Amino acid sequence: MSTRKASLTEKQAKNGTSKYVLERCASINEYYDIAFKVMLLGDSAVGKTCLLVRFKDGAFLGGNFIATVGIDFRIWDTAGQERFRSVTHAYYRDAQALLLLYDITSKPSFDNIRAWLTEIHEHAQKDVVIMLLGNKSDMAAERVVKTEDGEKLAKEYGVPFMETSAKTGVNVDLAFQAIGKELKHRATQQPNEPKFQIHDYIESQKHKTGCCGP
Ligand SMILES: Nc1nc2c(ncn2[C@@H]2O[C@H](COP(=O)(O)OP(=O)(O)OP(=O)(O)O)[C@@H](O)[C@H]2O)c(=O)[nH]1
Repeated sequence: MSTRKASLTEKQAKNGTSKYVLERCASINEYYDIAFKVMLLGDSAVGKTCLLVRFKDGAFLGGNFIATVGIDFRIWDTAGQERFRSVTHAYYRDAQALLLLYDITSKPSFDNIRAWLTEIHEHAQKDVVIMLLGNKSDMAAERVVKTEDGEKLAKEYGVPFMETSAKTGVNVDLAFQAIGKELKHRATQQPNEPKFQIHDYIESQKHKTGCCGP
């Protein structure tokens, strides 16, 4: 089952909706015991589509991660523009995980994170896994949002955080892997098994790979 490839089967990028649906070639039920719906959210132009494409062209197509954990992801890339917000809400309800992005070179995109989190709490499942990502970490010269500010906000809301670059690939796989492991543990955890600590996992992997520079 590890030889199957994912393909981007729907693209409406340039008509303003920028929605990709990452879809498996065959019915997931034929191959997987568990399937999760993961969504990318955040203001327009923060890099949601690029992050998904980076992941899909890297670890995802390589197949290792998916094959190892035996989980299929369906990842929904949403439109960041306000006018599509009501459409986006409709998809929150059954998402198991949300990757919420801002752009480290855009203060407004960071300031809007609180509004996004309010919306998420209104529309998403109560136990949805949320991760905050400060994208475009390669653009050091244009940075206007400090790493500490991202960390502080994430801590306030109790969600994991990391800075990513869809351009260089920094932390992209780690973000998806951490989400995948958390979801898998939730779905398969035995009563006496310790809870998966996503924050600890991220910190340990960052240090192991030395992955967190721009
Ligand atoms: N330098 C750099 N540029 C990036 C990165 N990620 C995205 N970009 C650029 O940012 C712009 C917007 O990226 P998209 O991925 O289309 O943004 P989006 O969040 O999907 O935007 P909407 O579809 O409007 O919601 C593009 O010009 C990308 O090339 C990154 O990590 N580093």
